[in-house]
Amino acid sequence: MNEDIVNMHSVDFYYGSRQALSNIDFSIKSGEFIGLVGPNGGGKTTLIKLLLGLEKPTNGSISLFGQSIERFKQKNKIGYVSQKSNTFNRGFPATVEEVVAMGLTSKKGYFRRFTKQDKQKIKQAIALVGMEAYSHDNIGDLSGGQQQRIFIARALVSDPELLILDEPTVGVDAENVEKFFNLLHELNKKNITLLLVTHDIGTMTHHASQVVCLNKTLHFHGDPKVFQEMTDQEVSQFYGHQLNLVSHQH
Ligand SMILES: Nc1ncnc2c1ncn2[C@@H]1O[C@H](COP(=O)(O)OP(=O)(O)OP(=O)(O)O)[C@@H](O)[C@H]1O
Repeated sequence: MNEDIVNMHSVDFYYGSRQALSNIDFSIKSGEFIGLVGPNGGGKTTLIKLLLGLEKPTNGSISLFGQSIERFKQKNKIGYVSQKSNTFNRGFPATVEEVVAMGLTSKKGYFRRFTKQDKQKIKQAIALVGMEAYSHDNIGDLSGGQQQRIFIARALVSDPELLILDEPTVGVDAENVEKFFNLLHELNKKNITLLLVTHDIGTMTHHASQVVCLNKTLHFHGDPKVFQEMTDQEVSQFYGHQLNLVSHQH
């Protein structure tokens, strides 16, 4: 049995008087590929903020890699690709290599010189997402889907064991969504544990090893096939509104 790398126990979270998460018991095992779904405002981003240590639970406890989150210092073990990272300003004056290098500088400080090993890591991360041919291009000149790959490379450059992605396929066309999921699949095979927030339920259930459905509380955590076989009506109960899973493909 693989070890738990994330463990949330009885977690509640409030923004002021508004409760965003209620009594969450949730764990992620090493090697899993978790698809996190739920309606708008269901608490997905909040859950991620808690895992990244950007917010503290109002009640309950969180441990990462077997350590309580308060004592957890190995930040490089967790990579994060945010929702907004694929809307990069076209005029931003940085090459692909420079953007990926930021994944190291943000952990180690901007004024540090890159070692030969760092440069090697940057190259490897770019190769891992299949973007070697664009290393010296300006990030702003790439398509949305290509930029997405570069932001994943930036998150991968510090060798995370857990990669968290918050709705990375928003605004990416169907063909590139499929390529993107194939890339995630490859990363997962290389033993990177994935937590993917997505509204693209149809595509996600074909790739993830577990589905988690969150609408303030956890409504489902299990096999994607079981989730897929649930009727629209059953799933709509968690979502709080009608959802047609079969036609939910962009
Ligand atoms: N900074 C904040 N201050 C107050 N309330 C907030 C804040 N951020 C989120 N909320 C509220 O917390 C709840 C959960 O929001 P959250 O962003 O976690 O949902 P989400 O599942 O990520 O939604 P979406 O799918 O729309 O991105 C919502 O009711 C939201 O309005």
